[in-house]
Amino acid sequence: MSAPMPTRGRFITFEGIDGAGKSTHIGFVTGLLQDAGKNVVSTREPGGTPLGEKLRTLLLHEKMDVGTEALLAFASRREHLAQVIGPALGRGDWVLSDRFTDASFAYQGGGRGLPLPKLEALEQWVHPGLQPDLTLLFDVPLEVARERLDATRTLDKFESEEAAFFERCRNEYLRRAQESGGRIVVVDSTRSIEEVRAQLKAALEKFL
Ligand SMILES: Nc1ncnc2c1ncn2[C@@H]1O[C@H](COP(=O)(O)OP(=O)(O)OP(=O)(O)O)[C@@H](O)[C@H]1O
Ligand SMILES: Cc1cn([C@H]2C[C@H](O)[C@@H](COP(=O)(O)O)O2)c(=O)[nH]c1=O
Repeated sequence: MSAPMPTRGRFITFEGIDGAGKSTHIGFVTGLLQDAGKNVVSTREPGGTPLGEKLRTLLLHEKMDVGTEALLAFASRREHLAQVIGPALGRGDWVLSDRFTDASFAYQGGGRGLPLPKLEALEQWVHPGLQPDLTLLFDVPLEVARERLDATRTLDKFESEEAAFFERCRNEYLRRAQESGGRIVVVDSTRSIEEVRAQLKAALEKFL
């Protein structure tokens, strides 16, 4: 008799404009899930594979046409799904990804104005039938994100964009959250780290 198939793992993504605070909380969520006995794979986009990390360097540092930007983001995603996300979910692991396709809609769609049907076509091609089980959207006003970024790092191509760009990205994230049927949970990331953790715990409760 063959061994029983593992049940598919869960796929949780972290989103928000640059500086919103999502990366700070991935370790906390990893700990919550591990304490509940889950095997966690933590990864990021663009990136997550050796090829994806090369594409990330291009995306974050080279000027390019918005269509090229979208295609590179989805190329990195395709490799990520083939090499990391798909196999991990197949083993029954829980995958936490710092950004996924919602970021393409927010940045290339909202921020840069690429028509959304083009992104929907890429989404259909690259991951038909797969959506995150839960997306945690870290939401803050632009000024808060900017202050947090300025305090911590040298800015890359996206982080150097003007305020109006981030306003459009944020609005597109919030629009998608409203239309997501509960998949995207908006986290008020202006609150203290302890208060943000409490919101994350509440969002994860039904999965544990
Ligand atoms: N709730 C919070 N209160 C105060 N500071 C915070 C909070 N969350 C994160 N920070 C701080 O804000 C800065 C940016 O956080 P973080 O790197 O997690 O943002 P991010 O959303 O992942 O940004 P990026 O997408 O550009 O990587 C860090 O210095 C972090 O310590
Ligand atoms: C997946 C994805 C990302 N981006 C942008 C968004 C951010 O500015 C960077 C990634 O930086 P982070 O510090 O790791 O958050 O890339 C994008 O424009 N399109 C995408 O699909």
